[in-house]
Amino acid sequence: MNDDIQTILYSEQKIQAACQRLGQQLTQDYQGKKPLVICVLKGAVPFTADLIKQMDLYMDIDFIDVSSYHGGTQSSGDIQMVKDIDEDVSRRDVLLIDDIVDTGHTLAYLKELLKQRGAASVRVCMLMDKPEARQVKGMQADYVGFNVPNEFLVGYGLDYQGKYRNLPYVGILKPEIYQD
Ligand SMILES: O=P(O)(O)OC[C@H]1O[C@H](OP(=O)(O)OP(=O)(O)O)[C@H](O)[C@@H]1O
Ligand SMILES: Nc1nc2[nH]cnc2c(=O)[nH]1
Repeated sequence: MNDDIQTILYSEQKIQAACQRLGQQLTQDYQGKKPLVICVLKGAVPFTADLIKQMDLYMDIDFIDVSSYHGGTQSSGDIQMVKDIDEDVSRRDVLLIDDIVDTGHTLAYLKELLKQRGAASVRVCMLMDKPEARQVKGMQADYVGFNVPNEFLVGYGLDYQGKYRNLPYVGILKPEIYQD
């Protein structure tokens, strides 16, 4: 699997340092609150697991699965709910955790959903922000680990055709690996 990678952009060490920095900031910002942390499946699983260990807070954790990348490297822009959360978000301070904001369609859908359900506040923590790819204007995360180049990335949760999520780093695949 490692042989399929052309370039490592963010090493395991850099990612862990980002988790520590973001975790400290979130610990400060949510002091005295008990946020509802929502992990966006499946890509945000490694990031959420590492980040919450750096947050010295009481919290609830839930999971949501929405999908717009149907196997390839392009967002369809058509977001589908695959699995909803179990918790009631009304009057909760929600912290949404995802691995990447790219076109912004997924984030726009999730923010609107949580707002409609009456969350007291919604903040977003992303490991990566790909600003050059944005299609939904104004879609920004409140906490960002790395601003990334406009490339299709894999690893640390990010997949290509279901593979590479378990890499401990983020990188770019060799061109011959892509089938579309
Ligand atoms: O800003 P956008 O262009 O909407 O892209 C961002 C979304 O794409 C990926 O999820 P994906 O839909 O591929 O599902 P997955 O996490 O299960 O791989 C990623 O985890 C984000 O949720
Ligand atoms: N694997 C992967 N999924 C994404 N979803 C949105 N952007 C990306 C990306 O760069 N890589």
